[in-house]
Amino acid sequence: MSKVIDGKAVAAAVLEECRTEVESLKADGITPGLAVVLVGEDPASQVYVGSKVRTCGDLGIYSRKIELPTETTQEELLKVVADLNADPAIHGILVQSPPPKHIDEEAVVRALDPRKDVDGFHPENVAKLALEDPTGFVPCTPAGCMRLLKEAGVETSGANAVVIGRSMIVGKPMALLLMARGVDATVTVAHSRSKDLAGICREADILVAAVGRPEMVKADWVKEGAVVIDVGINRVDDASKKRGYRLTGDVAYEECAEKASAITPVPGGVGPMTIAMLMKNTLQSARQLG
Ligand SMILES: Nc1nc(=O)c2c([nH]1)NC[C@@H]1CN(c3ccc(C(=O)N[C@@H](CCC(=O)O)C(=O)O)cc3)C=[N+]21
Repeated sequence: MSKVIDGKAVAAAVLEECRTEVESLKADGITPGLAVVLVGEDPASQVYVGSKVRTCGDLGIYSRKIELPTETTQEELLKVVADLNADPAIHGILVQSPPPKHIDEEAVVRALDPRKDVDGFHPENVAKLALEDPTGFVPCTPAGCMRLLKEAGVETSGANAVVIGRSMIVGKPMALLLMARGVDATVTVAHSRSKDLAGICREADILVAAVGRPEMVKADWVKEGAVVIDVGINRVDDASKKRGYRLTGDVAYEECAEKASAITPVPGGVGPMTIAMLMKNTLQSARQLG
């Protein structure tokens, strides 16, 4: 029987730390500010952006929500980014992903002032993560996963960690964090082309699933006693739910929970941590920029 890692509770604790830091920044004359830019009308994005702005409000962080129509041009979006880069009230800038198809997301990320890139997606921050330079911003979702491992008391040193997925947002930074000095896991990054994916996963003491395929990880992929971190947030049709869908992770939760020593649920696992770590990064930026 496994222990459920309560992401909501850990996120609440992180937000309490943030509350203290907001007070301390304000005592130093700094009001931290976050700008969230949403292009288009993706309903899931609207939910996430709403909860980011709400969390800022709860903590006393100034927030600015910038909603732009789907037809916004690349040039117009770059102008918005340039204005936020120059705005001293704004310490963190987040451009919600994914933007509409005609937007070159990589160019937008490169246009961000790296010192305000609280997502940690700018090449300068990617490099700082690889260099283990703490002045960079660690992407929020993998940072949240690391905090969950810590709070659950998971021994990472010498552990076999397997990350399924190699995205720039989760898989790749997660692998870097797990192999960092002081964390010291032995890391394998697997993906859709990996030979014998199930066999690779069965070697994992720590298994991180970040593929975006609902319930892909089955019980026979999980070693007895492994720790399972489920990064997936998939909407699957469910007529019995009033919203018409339910949220499920990349892990078949019930059957994997039987074998894992600890496991994160979806919802209530990694998702709330992503927002909490975004707040942390915004405060780090406010502290660094002053
Ligand atoms: N530039 C950028 N930065 C992001 O950080 C970013 C993004 N774009 N695009 C989309 C993804 C997704 N994301 C989530 C944040 C919180 C929950 C979350 O709180 N989930 C709740 C449930 C929410 C619900 O009910 O839908 C949970 O898992 O318990 C989920 C997903 C941030 N993202």
